[in-house]
Amino acid sequence: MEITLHHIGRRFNREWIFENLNYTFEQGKSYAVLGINGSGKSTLLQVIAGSLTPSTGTITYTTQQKEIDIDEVYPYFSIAAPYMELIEEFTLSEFLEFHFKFKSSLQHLKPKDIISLMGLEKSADKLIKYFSSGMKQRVKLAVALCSDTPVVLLDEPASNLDVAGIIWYKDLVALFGSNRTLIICSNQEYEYDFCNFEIQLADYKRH
Ligand SMILES: Nc1ncnc2c1ncn2[C@@H]1O[C@H](COP(=O)(O)OP(=O)(O)OP(=O)(O)O)[C@@H](O)[C@H]1O
Repeated sequence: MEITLHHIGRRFNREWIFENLNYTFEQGKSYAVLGINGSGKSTLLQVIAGSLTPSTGTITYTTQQKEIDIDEVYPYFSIAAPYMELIEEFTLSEFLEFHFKFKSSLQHLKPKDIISLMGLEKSADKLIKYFSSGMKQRVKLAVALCSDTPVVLLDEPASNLDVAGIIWYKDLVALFGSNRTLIICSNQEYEYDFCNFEIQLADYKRH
């Protein structure tokens, strides 16, 4: 999917977070959205995902030469972000069964294959509410990257991951990130050093 932002701006009350953002995210390329804390990275990701409306400008979504309406883009996106909650009352197996009723998995991966990919075999039948924050992060990333969608949005992907988890995250991106539009919000270089392009939100601030 190709995503084009035309003069996008977003403000909360009187505060402009970013303005006049013109950018095209191409199919199969990876992008890092960069900026200091509070610069608007998560806000931009939510605008791109259609879950926040821009205050100015428009977005076009195109796949196979067909334009997709913003109200219909949700099935094309997978998102892993700190503000996206897992269903805590489910076990890991139940959660994956539930999620993959609505979205197909890449390469026909089954829940048990995804659990192995996460390295969480021993926790398959544990309630997610009892997972550590790093275990929850692995679940979010694996679910996002293993869902069969052309666009993957990752907000602070390495948050709560230990050193082994960061290596695991990078391997997962190498395995499942190619030929998709990957947009990563970050301020840690190791989270995005493989990306093709960088967008600095500081370039879209009112001076
Ligand atoms: N719902 C909201 N109402 C008012 N202000 C908001 C709202 N959501 C975000 N903001 C403000 O928008 C600005 C950008 O926030 P955002 O979370 O997008 O930044 P960020 O770059 O992702 O930050 P971080 O690196 O800390 O995650 C901040 O000043 C924040 O307070």
